[in-house]
Amino acid sequence: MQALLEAARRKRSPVVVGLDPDPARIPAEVREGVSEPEAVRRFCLGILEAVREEVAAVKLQAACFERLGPPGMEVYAELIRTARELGLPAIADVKRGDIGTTAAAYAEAHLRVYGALAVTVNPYMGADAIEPFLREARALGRGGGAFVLVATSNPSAEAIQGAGDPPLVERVAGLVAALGRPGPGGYSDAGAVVGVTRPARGRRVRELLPEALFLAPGYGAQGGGARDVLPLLDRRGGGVLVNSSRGILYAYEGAGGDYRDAARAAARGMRDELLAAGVGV
Ligand SMILES: O=C(O)c1cc(=O)[nH]c(=O)n1[C@@H]1O[C@H](COP(=O)(O)O)[C@@H](O)[C@H]1O
Repeated sequence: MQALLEAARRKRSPVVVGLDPDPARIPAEVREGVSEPEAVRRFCLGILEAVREEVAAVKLQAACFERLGPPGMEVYAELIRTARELGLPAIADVKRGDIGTTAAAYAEAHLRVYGALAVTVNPYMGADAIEPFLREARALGRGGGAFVLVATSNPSAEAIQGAGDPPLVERVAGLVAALGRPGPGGYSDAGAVVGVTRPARGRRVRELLPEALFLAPGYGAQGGGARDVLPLLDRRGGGVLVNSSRGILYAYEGAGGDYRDAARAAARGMRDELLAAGVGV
């Protein structure tokens, strides 16, 4: 995950912009007279260009491109390419998890063919569902890896992840620790998804994973704020990349004006708020 950290340090920003395009919320002037995939393409390219200096990386929600069919996947591929050219490493949010051979195919697709630096992985099927993603990232040697869902941000997560003794969330954290290999900067290539909406769980996950990079969604639209990130920080006061999707993409709905200006202002405001709260990079 070294490449993600380097991008965060270069930009002095722990912010990840999430590309979760919803055709119905794309401004009318971008949508008019073009197909949905083309509207999504133009909208997302505008966002990338607008926030490139304010954010460390971009996370593409694969579902939002898959739902547009094959043209949507062309757009997905183009956005990953363009993000890289703009100096923004791409995280493919695919949340895949399957038997080893299938996981290897997913890893090849998203890390090698589409060219994302990292992916999100569902650990429910165990170690052999995660390892192929780490193997592929190591073979590519770009400093990427996999973010394993450990403590997710959604309301019903606790009913599953908090069950058992020790709770499932701690077992999964143990799995992440066991599978990851430290990179040159000290951070493991197996990262953890830890929602900012569950700071108490997040604090415990950090105790169990002192060397892991966290991808932390749930900021903004799901109610999380900068102070909720603090329990997730590592002993150096960093190690967390905070994602916001709707809060940046659709900032124009509240602010008015050009969607790109509103997105840039929202990303900058988020970065400043995180840095002021003590979230380091
Ligand atoms: O893996 C993720 O990124 C993820 C994990 C999680 O626990 N919660 C979560 O919201 N996400 C994703 O993060 C994004 C959150 O979007 P916003 O709530 O609009 O910022 C979506 O793409 C979700 O699929």
